Amino acid sequence: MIKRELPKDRPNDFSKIIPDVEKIINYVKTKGDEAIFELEEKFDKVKLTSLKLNNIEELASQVSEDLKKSIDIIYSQIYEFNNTIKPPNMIGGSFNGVEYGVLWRSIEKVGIYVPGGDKAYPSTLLMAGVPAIVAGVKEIYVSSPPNKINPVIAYISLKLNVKEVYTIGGAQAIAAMAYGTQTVKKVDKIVGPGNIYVQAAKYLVSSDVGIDGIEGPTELVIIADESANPNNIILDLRAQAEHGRLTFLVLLTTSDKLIEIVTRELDKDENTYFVLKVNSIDEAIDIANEVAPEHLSLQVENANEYLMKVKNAGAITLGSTPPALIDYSAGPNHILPTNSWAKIRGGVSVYDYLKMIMYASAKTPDKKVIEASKILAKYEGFNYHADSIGVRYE
Ligand SMILES: NC(=O)c1ccc[n+]([C@@H]2O[C@H](COP(=O)([O-])OP(=O)(O)OC[C@H]3O[C@@H](n4cnc5c(N)ncnc54)[C@H](O)[C@@H]3O)[C@@H](O)[C@H]2O)c1
Ligand SMILES: N[C@H](CO)Cc1c[nH]c[nH+]1
Ligand SMILES: [Zn+2]
Repeated sequence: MIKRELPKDRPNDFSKIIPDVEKIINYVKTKGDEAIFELEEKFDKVKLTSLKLNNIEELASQVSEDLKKSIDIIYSQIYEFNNTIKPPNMIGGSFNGVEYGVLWRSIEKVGIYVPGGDKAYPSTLLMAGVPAIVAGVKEIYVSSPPNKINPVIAYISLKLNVKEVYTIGGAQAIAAMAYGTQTVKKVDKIVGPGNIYVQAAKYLVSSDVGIDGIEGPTELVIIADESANPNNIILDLRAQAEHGRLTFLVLLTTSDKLIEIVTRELDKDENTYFVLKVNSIDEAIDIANEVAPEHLSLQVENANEYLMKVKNAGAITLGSTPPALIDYSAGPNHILPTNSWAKIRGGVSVYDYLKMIMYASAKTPDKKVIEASKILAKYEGFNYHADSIGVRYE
């Protein structure tokens, strides 16, 4: 179906289900494994006997050579990208006689959620796991709905040296990794995309555990001019529509002809596509900056020029580059912020698994730095702060 105006609320908005998800989280928090067995039966329709995947090696051995080769290629591509952007420690900077620097240290225990309601997402395990390896994370745990755990997820888990794989989906998986249960390890940070229940759960547990932001049902905004290929645009929109009915799919274009072709083709689809005419590409960029979409595709002439005008987007593909290439093998991540979170953060990367520790050493700092500290500390009423500084540099 085609709509010609942007909606007030996005299809992937999860605010309405927060109370339901809160109940799931509290149940897991109080009853642990027992709650999870029950919730898995309710939501995934499986009677589990174990919450752990115990036959990883056997499952992994079923993966074809073709798939193994593809996984290896994609693994290297993501590894190289993250290794290139990995920040170095900075030791021994100084200003006004104060030495300082930063150390980047990896997070110790990470829980990766791999979605798997309608379809399995082994590619997401690569997207979340490889940057963790680049960062040096020692303990990686994985959770994914039981019905969609497959040999490729097992194979990638072995490649990532994952400690444990849990056969748990939805909000109950997030609660389990956030608080720990008899079976599930409590982690320091949860990373990974998922449906509205998964993201609402991440949002709710974020006061107790680190999260990587909100990465809910897929969003794609395409900006296109007369030079764009209508068939490519139809394919790109339908590609992201494959993620389900809650995807948010938008075309902003200056071309009436493009609107006509795309509308004729996509109006019959079950998903909703928002197709808007704009007066200029600059106007489209302004709208995209306000929407802050997960995927932004610039199918315009001089895409590089417009790239510089983008302020808010999870990831951008330029010209005829398909957004689906980022989903698989470009190197940049497909775990990307939705629901406007691209206004404050980007896609998952090595940075999500690192924390910056700053240090300072001041043997002979400039007098003015000491005086400034004492004056401000006293103004704040922190006299011992002022004294503890002053006494050392008299
Ligand atoms: N933004 C991103 O970076 C990104 C990346 C990949 C995928 N995605 C999105 O991830 C999503 C995957 O969704 P999915 O559903 O296939 O898998 P999922 O694993 O996210 O969700 C499945 C789980 O949802 C739970 N659930 C289902 N109905 C429920 C209900 N009524 N109440 C409580 N819990 C319920 C079940 O426990 C089930 O295990 C898609 O929307 C896709 O667009 C986003
Ligand atoms: N488009 C999704 C992110 O919104 C990622 C994905 C995984 N597999 C295929 N696509
Ligand atoms: Zn996709």
